[in-house]
Amino acid sequence: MADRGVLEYAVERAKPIVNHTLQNKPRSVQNAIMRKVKTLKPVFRNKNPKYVGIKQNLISCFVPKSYNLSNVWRIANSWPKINEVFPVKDKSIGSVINAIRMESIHGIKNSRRGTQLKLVLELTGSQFVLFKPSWYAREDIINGTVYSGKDRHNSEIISFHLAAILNLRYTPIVAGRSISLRNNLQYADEALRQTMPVINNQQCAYGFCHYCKSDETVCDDPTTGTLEGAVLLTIPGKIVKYRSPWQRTYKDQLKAEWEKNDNYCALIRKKVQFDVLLDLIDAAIFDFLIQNGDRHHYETRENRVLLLDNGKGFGNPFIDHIDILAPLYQCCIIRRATWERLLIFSGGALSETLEELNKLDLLYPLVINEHYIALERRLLYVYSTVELCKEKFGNKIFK
Ligand SMILES: Nc1ncnc2c1ncn2[C@@H]1O[C@H](COP(=O)(O)OP(=O)(O)OP(=O)(O)O)[C@@H](O)[C@H]1O
Ligand SMILES: [Mn+2]
Repeated sequence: MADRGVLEYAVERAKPIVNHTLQNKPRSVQNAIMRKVKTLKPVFRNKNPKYVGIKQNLISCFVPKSYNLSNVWRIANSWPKINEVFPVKDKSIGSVINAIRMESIHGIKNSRRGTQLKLVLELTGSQFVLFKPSWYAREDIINGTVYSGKDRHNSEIISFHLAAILNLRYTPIVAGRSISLRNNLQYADEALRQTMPVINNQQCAYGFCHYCKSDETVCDDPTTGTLEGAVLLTIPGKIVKYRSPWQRTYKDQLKAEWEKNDNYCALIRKKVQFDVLLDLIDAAIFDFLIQNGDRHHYETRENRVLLLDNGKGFGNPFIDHIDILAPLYQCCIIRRATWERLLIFSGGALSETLEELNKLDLLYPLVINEHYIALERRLLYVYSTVELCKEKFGNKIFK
């Protein structure tokens, strides 16, 4: 993101915590959402027995399984249809997860895409995956703006699980994996190797990218000899990138149109295909739950939105930036299917199911417990927002 430049990190250091970026009128919408939580009916606070079957099914699909190298990549690459990356019910998901975490590395280069350090790994069978390395410890709290900090590899893994629970199957397939930079140095291409110093006897890397700096490295851990990261299976097909209508200005003093205009959604409804708008509202709910405030662009496959780049979630479990929900409260529409799915995971079922999927990952625990608590709190805000819309516009908000 060239237009963001170095500002992102400069702002992060200078500013105290802020959780409201909207002024006056929009702020009152946020206050109403927070007040509404107190009067939500028991259906939003109790468990819905329907979640149990869905949870069991997800676990049986996601549990890592044996696979056949002669067809595992072909299976995974045959799944994507329109923007759906993986199927609803398929036990082979666990085989693919196992393959991306087990198959040996035959080549490593620096990805040229995006602005943060990412490695492209070539696995046995010529399958390419992206590796987003770990920069933070689990208990680290990211302070600053909603888009502060570097990517969180655990956020990419949890996002994949959460998207499956919400039946928004538009994220890449992701698994945690630890790799040894030292043992794989021989597979790194020349350009990457130029950015792989040995520091305190550990093999490190800083790569080349917009935010890559030679004094900000990731390294093999001295005790385990490996570096943690998230492995993302590459989604095949043509992916097109668009500026998000709810993009932030990344400048503290400058508000975007969506932050000033109460009728902003009416403008966007004229510009964006309706299915895509509903996708963006699903994405806003997803981003609010994980607290990703950095979806500056959205990307599509066959004209429908993908949930790519989920590394900026789970930064701070003590803050809820309500304005991530702006697409929902400004448009006051939501897919009926999304709403029904959210209702199935009330009363603690969401974090319970999520944690059970997280447990299947090699890097479990993926987050500290406070993040699960935060997820439940934010789910209540989503319910409140939709309830307020329903009070105002009735059942026509469901699409
Ligand atoms: N799993 C994937 N399959 C296919 N393409 C991908 C995948 N993950 C990322 N990409 C592509 O690579 C680009 C960069 O990835 P990503 O957005 O995660 O990086 P980033 O460094 O956070 O970028 P930015 O600074 O723009 O936010 C994406 O815009 C997308 O086009
Ligand atoms: Mn990003």
